[in-house]
Amino acid sequence: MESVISVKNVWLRYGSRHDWILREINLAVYEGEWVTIVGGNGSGKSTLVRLFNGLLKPSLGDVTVYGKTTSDVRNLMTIRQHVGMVFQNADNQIVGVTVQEDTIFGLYNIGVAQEQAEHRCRDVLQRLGLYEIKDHPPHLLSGGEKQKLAIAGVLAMEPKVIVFDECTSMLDSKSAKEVHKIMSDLHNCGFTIIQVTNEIEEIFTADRLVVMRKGTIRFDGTPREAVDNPAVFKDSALPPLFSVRIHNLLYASRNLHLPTAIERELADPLWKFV
Ligand SMILES: Nc1ncnc2c1ncn2[C@@H]1O[C@H](COP(=O)(O)OP(=O)(O)OP(=O)(O)O)[C@@H](O)[C@H]1O
Repeated sequence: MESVISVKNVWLRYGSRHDWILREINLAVYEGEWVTIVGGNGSGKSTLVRLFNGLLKPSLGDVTVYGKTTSDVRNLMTIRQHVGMVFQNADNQIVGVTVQEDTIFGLYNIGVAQEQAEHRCRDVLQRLGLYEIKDHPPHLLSGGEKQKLAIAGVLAMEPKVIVFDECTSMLDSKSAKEVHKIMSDLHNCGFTIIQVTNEIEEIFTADRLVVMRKGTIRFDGTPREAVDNPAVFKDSALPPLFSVRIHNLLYASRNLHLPTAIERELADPLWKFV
């Protein structure tokens, strides 16, 4: 199968620093996959995903998107149309004075004609439930609505891959769930989803989990394989799954004498906690 994004032997250091931030990274992302990237603070997750649309270039190695290298500036416009990015702080992505203007901005920038741009804009605003507030100024929106607006701007560009870099981390839990549901819906519609998160409970919607540590990929497999192997998350600075924490608590308090069946249920890291 042809990969959508291919990262080959990539090393990266920032100009101002001498240490390697990414070391010998090899990764292929395939059409329609949902890949979730986790890892401790400073492990290189955001740096890695910024390679995927050429925001950053590798110091060594190569990154290709649909076969085109990000190191050739002539490819960047096409690559950035294929790979959209949604960041943690939606405020940094908002440029328009109304919801509609903000969504349509990128389309005018790449020369889409007015009628087509308005049509695409209406479609994505309706899809994300923002059409009713299309004339509102973005600064009056809630955090969740702002993040949806950032997604609208990306979706209007009709990308094939969408990277969500910790985009739920500044939201309350209700808005975070709504944004996560949007990711699921987009994945079900065939988009390739790449998500960076520090929310360990969010990993189970992914097809693949990549765990980073100190600029390297420590694990690349299914979420189930990861939670079955406690060593995967060791030193990752991620909090253990809520279900694992409960289990550990119960294990430490054996005098509770809870029925074995419940204890066995809680021992399963895939225990569905809502
Ligand atoms: N523009 C930059 N210039 C110099 N160093 C940087 C720059 N951006 C990030 N770094 C450094 O690179 C390392 C990796 O940062 P990165 O943001 O990729 O990690 P992360 O895993 O996404 O962390 P977090 O979970 O805290 O967001 C950190 O030590 C960080 O300080």
